[in-house]
Amino acid sequence: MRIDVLTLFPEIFTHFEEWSIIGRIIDKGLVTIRKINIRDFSEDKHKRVDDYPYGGGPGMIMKPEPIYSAIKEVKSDNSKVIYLSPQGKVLNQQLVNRLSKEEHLILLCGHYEGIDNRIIENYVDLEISIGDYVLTGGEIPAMVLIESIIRLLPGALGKESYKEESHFNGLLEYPQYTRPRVFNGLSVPEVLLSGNHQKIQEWRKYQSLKNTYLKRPDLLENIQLTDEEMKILKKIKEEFD
Ligand SMILES: O=C(N[C@H]1CCCN(c2cc(-c3ccncc3)n[nH]2)C1)c1cc2ccccc2[nH]1
Repeated sequence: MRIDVLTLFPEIFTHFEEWSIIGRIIDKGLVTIRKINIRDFSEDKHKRVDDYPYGGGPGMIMKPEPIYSAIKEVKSDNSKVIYLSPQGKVLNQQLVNRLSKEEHLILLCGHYEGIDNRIIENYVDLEISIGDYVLTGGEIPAMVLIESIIRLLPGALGKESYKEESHFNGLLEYPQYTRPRVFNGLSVPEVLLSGNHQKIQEWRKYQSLKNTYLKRPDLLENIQLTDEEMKILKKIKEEFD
């Protein structure tokens, strides 16, 4: 997979690319990430990339030409142009899974009060939001998107680890514990010390369904539960309603 990040602040991505799992996935050659400085595509002698909004209003808007030139420079037939925006489709694991199958992603990071709408309407394939809040720019959302996608690439993680992670199967994760066995008088659930893998698996499934039902019932609307899971959920509803 190739990812090109169009940004006015490429330096913000330097440590990100070296950080932990991201660096390892890049070192494995599973993804290449390029930072493209939109300012390099300004043909203005002062390298301007923003201007005042037509119709007045606060702040500045990113000019269309430098963005268009940057997209044209990197775009090919199999590219998907994604604009990180508060107005975008809210990211979830299903969308991440879909995007992880793309060959080339071009992530456009806006700044100031936004970008000229002619770019969004004519050259952006998908607007994505990471949540309903306005940030200073699209760079941090771009990092969230990159990490969520590249960890799904074949060979990125240990064999099965991600399949156990919350949201992978649509449910929230079960509670996790580690040593010591008693901490501040608080013990680890006995079943986890039993060595009975069947019982541990059943306990974890119950806890995942309970966590999801109590903390994020909305997620249950989009999941196809097995008959066994439906039975467990019925018990949970009886216990907590
Ligand atoms: O939306 C604004 N700025 C955005 C422009 C696009 C890049 N920025 C951004 C992206 C995001 C974002 C992206 C993805 N998911 C969540 C938030 N938040 N903020 C900053 C904005 C700032 C602003 C200030 C005064 C009046 C109107 C205004 N609009």
